[in-house]
Order: sequence, then structure tokens, then C-alpha cells
Amino acid sequence: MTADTPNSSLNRLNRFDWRLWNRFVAIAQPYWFPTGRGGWQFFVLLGLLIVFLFALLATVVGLLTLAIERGFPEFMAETAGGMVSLANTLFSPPMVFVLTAGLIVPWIAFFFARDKVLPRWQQWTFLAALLLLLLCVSGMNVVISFVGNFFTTALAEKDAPTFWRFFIVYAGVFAIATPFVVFYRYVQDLLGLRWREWMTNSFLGQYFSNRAYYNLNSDDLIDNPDQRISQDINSFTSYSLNFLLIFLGSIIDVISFTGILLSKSVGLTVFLIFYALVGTVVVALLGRRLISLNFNQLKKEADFRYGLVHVRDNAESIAFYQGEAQEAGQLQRRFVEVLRNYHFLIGWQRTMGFFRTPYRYLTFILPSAILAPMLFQDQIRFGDISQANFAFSQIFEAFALVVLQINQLSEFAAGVNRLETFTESLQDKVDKPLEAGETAIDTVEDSQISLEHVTLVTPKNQRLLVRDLSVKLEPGQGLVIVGHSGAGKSSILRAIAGLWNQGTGRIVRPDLDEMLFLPQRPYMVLGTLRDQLLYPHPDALIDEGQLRYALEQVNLSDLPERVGGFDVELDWANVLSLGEQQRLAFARLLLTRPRYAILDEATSALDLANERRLYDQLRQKDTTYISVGHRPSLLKYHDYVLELTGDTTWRLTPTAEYQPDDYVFA
Ligand SMILES: Nc1ncnc2c1ncn2[C@@H]1O[C@H](COP(=O)(O)OP(=O)(O)OP(=O)(O)O)[C@@H](O)[C@H]1O
Repeated sequence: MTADTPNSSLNRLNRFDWRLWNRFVAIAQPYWFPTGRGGWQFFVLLGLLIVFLFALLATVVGLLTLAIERGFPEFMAETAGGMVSLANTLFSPPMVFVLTAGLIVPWIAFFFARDKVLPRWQQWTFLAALLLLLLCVSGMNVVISFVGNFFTTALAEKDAPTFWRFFIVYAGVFAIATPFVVFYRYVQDLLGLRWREWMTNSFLGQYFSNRAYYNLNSDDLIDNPDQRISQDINSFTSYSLNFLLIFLGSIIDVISFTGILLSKSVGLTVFLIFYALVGTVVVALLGRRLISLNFNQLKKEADFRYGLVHVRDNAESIAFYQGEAQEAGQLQRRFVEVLRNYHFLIGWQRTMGFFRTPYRYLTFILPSAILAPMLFQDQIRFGDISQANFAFSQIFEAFALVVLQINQLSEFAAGVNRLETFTESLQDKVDKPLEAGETAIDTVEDSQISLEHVTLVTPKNQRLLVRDLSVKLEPGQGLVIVGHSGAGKSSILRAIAGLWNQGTGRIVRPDLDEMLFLPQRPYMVLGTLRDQLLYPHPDALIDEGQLRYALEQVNLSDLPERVGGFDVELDWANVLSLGEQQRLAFARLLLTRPRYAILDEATSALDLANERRLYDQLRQKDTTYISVGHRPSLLKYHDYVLELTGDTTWRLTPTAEYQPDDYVFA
């Protein structure tokens, strides 16, 4: 991870340049190439595929156009059946080369280039289908432009028979074009859906590996990971496909229509290229600011939404405090931020609109203005003007891509940046190197728990919590950690669980699968009562009788009847009292039967009778356990007391000899 501050990082992220492109490739390519490499191969394959499809389609469209222009019977006679001509074209040396390169080479490359390429076939096949449909739609456009030429010319010349003939041809072409256009959109959406599914699963996998979701909380650069996973990925896949198709469509349009436009007027073509280039340069310069505004917009919208979710999650506490006014104020402040940034955004778009709108308007009249003198001198027909207009607008849209799509492009760029920083941080959490001056506590797996000369500091070295701590726990023993609030009791448990590892010394502990941690705040999962009890092993083979028995042991035997059975989903954190939640968590522990249990104030909300009941269960099961607590009643269930004084010193005493200082249970 670089040592960027959020602001410098934002600056680094908010430009249209090659780094943006590299970031895009880094995010996109794992979906297409399983090995994670293959940036250039992607373009070679894509290029070959397009060349092949284009050549094929150009042939068909060329023949079709000829057939329409000449009339079908005449055309058939002239080309000795049309098909002969098609076959001749298809098997001519250049086409054979294109066919080989476009069809065979990519598939051979797929088979031999990489080991695990096969699973990626589906997306390539989808992409090929999509490109073919794109080419078909573009081909249809060329045909439509020719039919339109004859149609309007016949109209202008009041040639009724030709007009009606081309009216029917026009309708026929539309009928043929409809399924192509519909399926083109459908396949695009389908591929976007699959890509999103793959990427979301991949991000979720990384998010939940090596506890990245936990470690990310202390990463200032990554706000709202939820929004990045749910929304930014969706935008990324749909925008990527959209832009790929717009870009390819533009190339195809330029190739298809430049010939037409050149045949009508060379001057108009040159003018068009110049006009589009000027617009692109101006808009690219003006539009740079839009990326950072869009980046901020995504963040602020997500902050606002998180504020709303936070209120929902803490509704009862807020209601008790009657904190509505403050919560509403806090939400309003977040919303004002949303609006303020949006205000800048639309203001900037408005300013650009003063350039973009007249720039676009001019394209409606300029081609006619340039060609009109030729029509007045009868050098061209009226239909030529309408066709040149059509060709001009198609090529203009291709060349002026940046001008026309600047808002979407800047949104896309902002999304790419958010995903790339997220990927980078997730990677960092997987193989995080120690920073200069940092040391890590060694963790060793063994069938005992011991801390050897452990010195523990909080993440980012903010505070030294305990120095040179050594404790050893034999199987079946219990240790209770006491000390005043903030002394570092829970932090020792975090270190044992491996959540924190900054410091020195060695921690020996069993495999985490053999241990169960009950955190300070009882955690209720989203799901049924059965899910609660089986968490975090939902597939454990435990029958309902065992579930009932565990509930009985924690004094909750009536719970299933009360809530309507084991398979009812409720908002458990809100419908159960804190003590009931703690007992439910204890029932989890009894069902899981771990050999080692770590309990962080896990009975703090219980009455003494229930507390005794639960600890008796643990003792009977021969569990080795470490508790953290503030109640003197806890001492008698443990063999040793570890007292943290809060000034980094500690003392370990057998419970029978322990004399608490006044402050400990004050
Ligand atoms: N994520 C964190 N980053 C930095 N410091 C933290 C973090 N979490 C806790 N701390 C700090 O570490 C110190 C020890 O916290 P810890 O939770 O271990 O206290 P504790 O002894 O268990 O307190 P209590 O009895 O109130 O639960 C506190 O000063 C706390 O503010």
C-alpha cells in the first residue's frame, strides 16, 4: 500500500490517462483469462474475431445492397445466382486468411496457451455472439441507409411505383432487423449479468478471506465496501460492455459509412474529422473535473445510505435516548453533502452543455449546408443529401465519442478507480508486509494455550497495552482476565484469535477450528432460530432434539414455541433481550462443543443463577476456557486470575490466593 493520504490518492485517481486504462485492465482481465494475465491476448483475440465477423458481414451486406439497388431478379441473373459470388468472395485468398485467423487461431490459442482456459469459454462464446449481433445491427444500418436513399429520392421525384416498392423493402428490412436489435440488447445484458455474478463472487471471496472485511475497517482509503461490491461492480460490468460495444460500433460505423460519405463529398468528410477532433480535445480537457466529482458523488451517496442503515440497526437505542433530532440532523448533514456535490456536478455539466449543445446542433445543418450547392447544380440527387446526413451523423457519433459520452465516461472512470483501490486493499490484506518499525507476534498451533513474553500494542502502534505477558493454561483449566475498562482485556483475546498481531513474543494456541469465541456483543445472524444455534456451522448434523436440549441447558426451553419454531426468521437482535441473546450464544457453544472457549463478558447480562448454570455446563464438558469479566462472581469458575493494571503491567494469581485491588471490581 502506498503512503497516500486520501486527498493525494484522489488526485492520483482522477485523470483520464493510461493509469486509468491499466486499472481497468487489471480489474477486467481475470474474468476473461483465468491465469490473471493476458491483457494483450485479449485484444489480439478480440481483433481477430472482429476482423473475421466484419469481413463476413461486409460481404453479405455488400451483396444485399447490390440486390436491393438492382432489384432482386436482375441481381440474381447478373451474379449467376448471387451465391456464386458469395462463395467466390468467401473462398478468395484474403477471406481464407481472415477465416483461418479469425476462427481457428483463437480457438487453438485457447486450447494450448493456458491450462485452465476451458471455463472461460462461455464468456468468449457470448462475446462472439454479441459481436456478431453488433455487426448484424451495423450491417442493417448500412442497408437501411441505402433503402432510405431510394425511398426519399422516389418521394422527392414523385415516382410512385419506386416509392411503394421501397416502402415494402423498407418495412421488410425493419422486420428483419427487429430480432437482431432485440437479441443484441438481450445478449449484452446477459453477458453483463454473468460478468457481474462472477466479479461479485470473486470480490466476496477476497472480502471474506483473511478477515479482510475486519481489517478494512481500519483502512482510511476504503469507504463503504458494501457499495463497492453491490453497486460499483454492477456499473463496472454494464459500462464496460456498453463502452466496448459503442467503441466497436463506432469503428464499424466509421469503416462502413466513410466510404459512403467519401463518395458523396470528400470536403464534408475532412470537415467532419476536424470538427470531431476539436470537440474531443475541448471536452476531454473540460471533463477531467467530472471524474473527481463523480467519485465523490458515489462516496457521499454511500455515506448517506449507511447513515440510514445505521439508524435502522440501532432503532431501539435511538428511541430510548429520544435521539431523533440528532439522528435526523446527522442524516441531513450527510444528505446536504450529497446535494452539495451533486450541485457542483450538474453545474459542471451545465457549463459543458454550453459547448456540447451547439456543437451537436451544428451537425444537423452543416452537412446540408456543405452539400446544398452541389444539389442546386444538379450534381447530386436529393436522396444523396439525406444519405450523406445519415452517414455524417453515424461517423460523427463515432468520432465524437468522448464529447457525447463524457458524463457516462467520467462516472465509469470514477467507478473503475473505486474498484481498483478496493482490489488493491483486499490484496494488501492478503499478503500485508510489515511496515518499517513494525513487529508481529508469532503464532504457533499446538494443543494448549500459552502466551510467552507477549507485548501487545493496538493497531497502528497507537498504544502499548501489556508488556512481557507470560501465561500458560493446562487442558481443562479456566482463566479469567480482570482489570479496569480499557486496560486491554478484550485485546488479549483479539491477539489469541489472530485479529491483532502487532507486538512481540509468541502465542501458542490450538487450531482456530477447535476454539469458539463469544464476543462482548452477542452476535445474532440474519436467519432462523436454527441458523442462530448452528452458527457458524450451518451444515452440522445436529437434530432438533439436540437443539432443544441445548436450549434447555441455557434456560431457554420455551423459545421455539414462543417464536413459532426453529425455522422462523426474525430480527433476533431486536426481539430477544440481551441476556437471552447471551444465553443463545452459550447454547451455540454447548452445541459446538469446542475444546477451547474464549468468553468476552459473555454472561454480563445474566443473573447469577443463569451464570452459574452456564459455567457448570462448561466445567462438565471439560472445556478449557478464558473469560473476561467485571464481576467477582466469575472468579470461582476459574483456576487463575490474570489482572491487567492498565499501566502495561499484570499479575497472574491462582484464584484461591487472589486478593482483588479495590479498583478491579469497583
Ligand atoms: N480497533 C482499535 N484500534 C485502536 N485502538 C483500539 C481499537 N479497539 C480498541 N482499542 C483501544 O484499545 C484499548 C483496549 O481495549 P480493550 O477492548 O481491550 O479494553 P477492555 O479492557 O476489554 O475494556 P472493557 O472492559 O471496557 O471492555 C482501549 O484503549 C481501546 O480504546
